[in-house]
Amino acid sequence: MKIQALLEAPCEWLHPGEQNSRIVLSSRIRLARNLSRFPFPGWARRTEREKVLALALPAAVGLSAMKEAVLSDSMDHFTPVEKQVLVEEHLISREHAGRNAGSGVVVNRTRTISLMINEEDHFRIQAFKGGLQLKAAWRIADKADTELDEKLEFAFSPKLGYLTACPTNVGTGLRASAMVHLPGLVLSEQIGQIVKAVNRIGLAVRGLYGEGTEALGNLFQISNQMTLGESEEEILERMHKVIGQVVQHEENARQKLLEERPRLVVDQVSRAYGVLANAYTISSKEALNLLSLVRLGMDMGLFPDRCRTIVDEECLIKTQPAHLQLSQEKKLSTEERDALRADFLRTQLRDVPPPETGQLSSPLHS
Ligand SMILES: Nc1ncnc2c1ncn2[C@@H]1O[C@H](COP(=O)(O)OP(=O)(O)OP(=O)(O)O)[C@@H](O)[C@H]1O
Repeated sequence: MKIQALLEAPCEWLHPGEQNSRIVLSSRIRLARNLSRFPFPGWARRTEREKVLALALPAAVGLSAMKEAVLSDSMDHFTPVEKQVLVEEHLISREHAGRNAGSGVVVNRTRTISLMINEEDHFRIQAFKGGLQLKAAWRIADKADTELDEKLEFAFSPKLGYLTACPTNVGTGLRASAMVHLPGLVLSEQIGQIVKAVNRIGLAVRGLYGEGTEALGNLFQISNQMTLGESEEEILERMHKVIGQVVQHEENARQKLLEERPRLVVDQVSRAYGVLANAYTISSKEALNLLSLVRLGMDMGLFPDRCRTIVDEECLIKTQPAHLQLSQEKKLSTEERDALRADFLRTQLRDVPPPETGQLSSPLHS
């Protein structure tokens, strides 16, 4: 099965352990591009969308970054569960999962680049890197964009820049985003202020699966809103600076929690570990929220560092509903999924010893 081949290959941006990827899990650059002389996907008839797909798929597969393309297909060739797996892998948007004939997706083996064809625009080029590496992700997307531009004619206005279906993307068509893990700011109830401050300077804060989704597992996606009036370099510089500041606030919040409320931290992490290691049924929402606390405990040295792989690579994505169903090769009811998830987590957590709270013990009575 195609999706199985994709999942068997290692996902480059999910590499755990690097200091740089503890708070910032991943960086993503997406470019919106359209072909001139074809209507935008939302206006196009099915035959027009199919024509665009017929041009776009081979062009995308021919990119140098796609030397090892593992997935390149029309959306109607995927089952609903497979499409949902692609959403859970962050490779396509939820909207794209709802599309069928006339839309497509192309992904490379290491999942550093994925192209959605006929999503809101003809092309959504997405590049991913682990940690805070917006510039490195930009280089991947920029190269793909240049190569496509040599083969196809993009809709471009010398005055406005790239033309896109939604006016908010006109200009560079670039959205830079970082997925950040902010349990310290959530536990210390400062997250609301941070979100407001980030919004005030024109950046969006979205949930785990992008626009219109919840911030499960204390994971947030911070991205630029403006695509007009700023160059690509300026957008990246500004984003890098702001994400750096958010990371600093998260580190300060964690430090403050450890100094002032160590018992709260140890309690939350230990309870999370206790439930994950012993539950017999658990929802994906509860699992993500508890895994976030165990991840926080790892950053604070309460678990051996080698266990990080278990949380980041095994548990965070593989416990999501579609991944569980794909592993069983059948549709499962909510009850069956919750039971399977709990069994999977108990097995994984056998390799994670209980939190080592000794180093926090001095002020523990506080
Ligand atoms: N930093 C990131 N790391 C991993 N995945 C990300 C990151 N940022 C966004 N994504 C994923 O990209 C997909 C699309 O996100 P989103 O809905 O924010 O759309 P967009 O293409 O950036 O913007 P829009 O359609 O609103 O113009 C989602 O699957 C989301 O999880």
